[in-house]
Amino acid sequence: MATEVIEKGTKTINVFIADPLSEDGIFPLRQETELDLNIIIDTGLAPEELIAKIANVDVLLVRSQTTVTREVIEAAKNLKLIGRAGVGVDNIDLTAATEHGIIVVNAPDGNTNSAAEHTIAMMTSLARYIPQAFNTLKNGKWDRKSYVGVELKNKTLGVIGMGRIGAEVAYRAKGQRMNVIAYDPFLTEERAKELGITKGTVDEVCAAAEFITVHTPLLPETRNIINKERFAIMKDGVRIINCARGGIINEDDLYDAIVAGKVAGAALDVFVEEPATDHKLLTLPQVIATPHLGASTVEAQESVAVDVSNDIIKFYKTGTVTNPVNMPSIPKEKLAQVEPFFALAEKLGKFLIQVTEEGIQQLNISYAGEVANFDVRPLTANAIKGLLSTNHGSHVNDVNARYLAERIGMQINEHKTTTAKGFTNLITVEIITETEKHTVAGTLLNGLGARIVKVEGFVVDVVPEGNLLYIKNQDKPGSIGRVATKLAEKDINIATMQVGRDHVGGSAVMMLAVDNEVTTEDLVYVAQLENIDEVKAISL
Ligand SMILES: NC(=O)c1ccc[n+]([C@@H]2O[C@H](COP(=O)([O-])OP(=O)(O)OC[C@H]3O[C@@H](n4cnc5c(N)ncnc54)[C@H](O)[C@@H]3O)[C@@H](O)[C@H]2O)c1
Ligand SMILES: O=C(O)CC[C@@H](O)C(=O)O
Repeated sequence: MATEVIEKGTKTINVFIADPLSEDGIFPLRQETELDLNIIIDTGLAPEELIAKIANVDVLLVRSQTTVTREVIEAAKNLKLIGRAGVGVDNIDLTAATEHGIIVVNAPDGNTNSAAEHTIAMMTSLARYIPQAFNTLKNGKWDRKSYVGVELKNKTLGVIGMGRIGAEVAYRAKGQRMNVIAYDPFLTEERAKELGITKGTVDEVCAAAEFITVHTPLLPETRNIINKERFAIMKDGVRIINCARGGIINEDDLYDAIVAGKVAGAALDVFVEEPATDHKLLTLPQVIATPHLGASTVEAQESVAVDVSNDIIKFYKTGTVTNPVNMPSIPKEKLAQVEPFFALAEKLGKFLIQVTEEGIQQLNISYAGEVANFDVRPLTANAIKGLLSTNHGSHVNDVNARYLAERIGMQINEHKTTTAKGFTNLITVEIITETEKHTVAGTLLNGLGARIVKVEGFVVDVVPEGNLLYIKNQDKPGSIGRVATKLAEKDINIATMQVGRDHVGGSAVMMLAVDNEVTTEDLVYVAQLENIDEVKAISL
């Protein structure tokens, strides 16, 4: 994972809370005694103020007000984790976080109910003109004629995005005796049936509904999904609700559709630009709005803050999190299956990067035997960590390993097979550069730890630790002795030596574990020997 587990008393962890969070929700952080947490609450900061205060922060906690830009991330030199107390992470530069190996966690479940209830409240208010009528009454007018509403019963609600909130809204709409038609790329006929709704395309949803509500994240595919063309196919007098994200519905097109009388009204909790106090949609009497209150209930705020607080603690105590946004989420039991192989995978990568001077174009990792039954993504990440260690050092971790590799154009292929050629488990890592191909394989021996068991196809048995010398030579008499003599002349003591060859008199390899670090000068000295093709020093 992205950090070392912190022992009590060894490090103060600075947790910076930049948006108002429920005090009850951060109780797990307040009462934590095994970690030295320094909780700093400083909300409502302008971007430059946040940047000025973030240099020593380890954990940044936000809701939706604070925008965590690349500049913020790059100013936070110690940052390990960003916690989002809520669902949407569109206020966090995920690419920058991933690139810097910072894990982002959210709280996806805590505000589902709150947002669903708010959506239903907005739909009902819209249908019955409750905000407008209340406003008139507050201004001393008893106006019953202007606010004749419509009923929800027997109307069709169109839902775009049938995730957690969409499904809860559909369930409640059924309770209002509405018909529900929904579009979601992941909605199956079976799930639609289970929810008692109809599945349709976006256009079918738009054409069928009297009320339309959106519940997708804001993504390139969902931005402006409700636009001029879609308004055109809707029923006259349709009512629109957006309690998800500004921008899913095109605001200019919505304005025009209301002014043209096509849309009878809209209920908006979210806007493209927030705060939206001076928005042209708010000038229309048909529009009712709330200032991004979907998640603003005592219960939801406590719940999301508890969830992210617990994830921070879990991260520092176990190195794992429950709700990661920018790395694969692997249950603890599954992670435990592959954890013993982490160091081996990393060392195989580290071995190969020291064998070549060329850029790696392709990485092929094969998992054989028992390990092939596990989720091997963290192992591939560890092998990449090893491969990138010479260029990125400790900057590369589980969060950014794959990202950094792909950014430099490395193609990554994973292969699994249950037959491990005599080993219980075998991990084979192959790299392909412009002109070279190198392979190393390793295993975990029961009770004996990790071993490198094959190098470039030659069988060896090497403990992957310390200083190694990898020598390619011709299988000719005297080669081994000459190498040993030359190393002795340089005062380099050989701890162990393994040799392998393809056939008698053919190509051979020597793998030597030596007690001292080997300099470039020493390598040149050995490489000059007769029948020696290549000498590499490898430090593991
Ligand atoms: N107003 C608020 O305060 C508030 C509170 C909570 C959540 N939200 C927002 O509500 C939205 C939904 O949250 P959720 O918890 O239900 O998320 P979710 O991830 O459970 O559901 C989102 C759904 O959108 C679907 N989707 C993705 N692309 C789509 C597309 N092109 N067309 C149709 N559907 C698509 C996904 O398949 C998924 O089922 C998010 O944008 C979240 O940020 C707002
Ligand atoms: O922080 C909030 O109140 C809004 C949260 C909401 O928009 C979300 O996406 O979870």
